[in-house]
Amino acid sequence: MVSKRKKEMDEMGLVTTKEMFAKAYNGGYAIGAFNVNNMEIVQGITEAAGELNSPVILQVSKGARAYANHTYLVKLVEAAVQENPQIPIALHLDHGDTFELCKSCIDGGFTSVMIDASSKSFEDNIALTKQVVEYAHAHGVVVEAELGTLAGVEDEVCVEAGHESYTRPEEVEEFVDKTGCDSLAIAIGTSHGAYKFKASQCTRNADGVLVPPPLRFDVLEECIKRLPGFPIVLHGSSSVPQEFVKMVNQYGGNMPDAIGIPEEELRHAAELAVCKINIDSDIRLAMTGNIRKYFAEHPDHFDPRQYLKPARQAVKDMVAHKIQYVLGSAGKA
Ligand SMILES: O=C(CO)COP(=O)(O)O
Ligand SMILES: O=C[C@H](O)COP(=O)(O)O
Ligand SMILES: [Zn+2]
Ligand SMILES: [Zn+2]
Repeated sequence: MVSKRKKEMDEMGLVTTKEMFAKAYNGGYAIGAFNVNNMEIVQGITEAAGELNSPVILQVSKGARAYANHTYLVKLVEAAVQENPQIPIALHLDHGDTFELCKSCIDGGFTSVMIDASSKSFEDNIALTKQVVEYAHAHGVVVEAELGTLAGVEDEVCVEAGHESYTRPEEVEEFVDKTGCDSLAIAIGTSHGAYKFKASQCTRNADGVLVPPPLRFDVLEECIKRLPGFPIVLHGSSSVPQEFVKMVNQYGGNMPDAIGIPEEELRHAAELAVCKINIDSDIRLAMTGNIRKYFAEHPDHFDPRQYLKPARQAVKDMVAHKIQYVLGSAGKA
């Protein structure tokens, strides 16, 4: 089993996150995990990573699979691997919610899966995670699990900002021991989407822009102490750059009080044990802002290549920025 699977992965040129994380942990940087939904997104991300010689994780959600189809996404990623042979690329399932979904991605060419059973009880989370780990490891695939819940929409469960539950550090050792998972996503105050915090949780700066509450580095440090050498993952880590929120709003959009996680905080987390940082919303925002701008400036154009070209370039620029100034993974291929 392992050898056949391993052979297929080798043929595709995809890698697991094992070695990437070990190097990132010791090197004080993190690998960007970017969500992919179509060709322009795959190209934008991997062109940036390729030019900057950075390892990268391309991740696919259940929704991405429903939108673009498993085979199309795998083949697009395969093409990206072929075009960028100099960098390690992993293909990861984001927020798998059942054993069957994880199995289907393991059987279907992914090198890494997340089983997110964080909305279940501690015991049920352990049981389901363990089941996925056993199948995944028998097929040469690694597993990310999660403890704690983020605010925002996650696993089709909507947790209102202010009602998230931070990871309990006293649970992490038992969880990792019993499940055998390869990395652990924790909740320290990051949140999914472009509206990460309620105004009532924030202060405002001189420009009237919301300033979010700081991440709980005390919780992270406590987890690190209990899991020395073990890779930690942060979800909900878009920074929602105000330049793009402004662009969206200037060209007909309406995204009031959209804010994200400050880049300095993510940079600090990457220097610690955080080895994987998940970014999706920033890519969406960069594409949408640029497409809106393009439409406003060229109302007579109707060829999708015309507006998808600057959108793809915006993805590339965004990812290049993250690699250089947030993740610290440039030149680490
Ligand atoms: O965590 C994510 C994907 O799993 C993405 O988070 P953002 O919504 O902050 O980009
Ligand atoms: O965490 C969720 C990711 O941003 C994926 O979002 P999605 O389920 O809308 O594809
Ligand atoms: Zn979750
Ligand atoms: Zn997530």
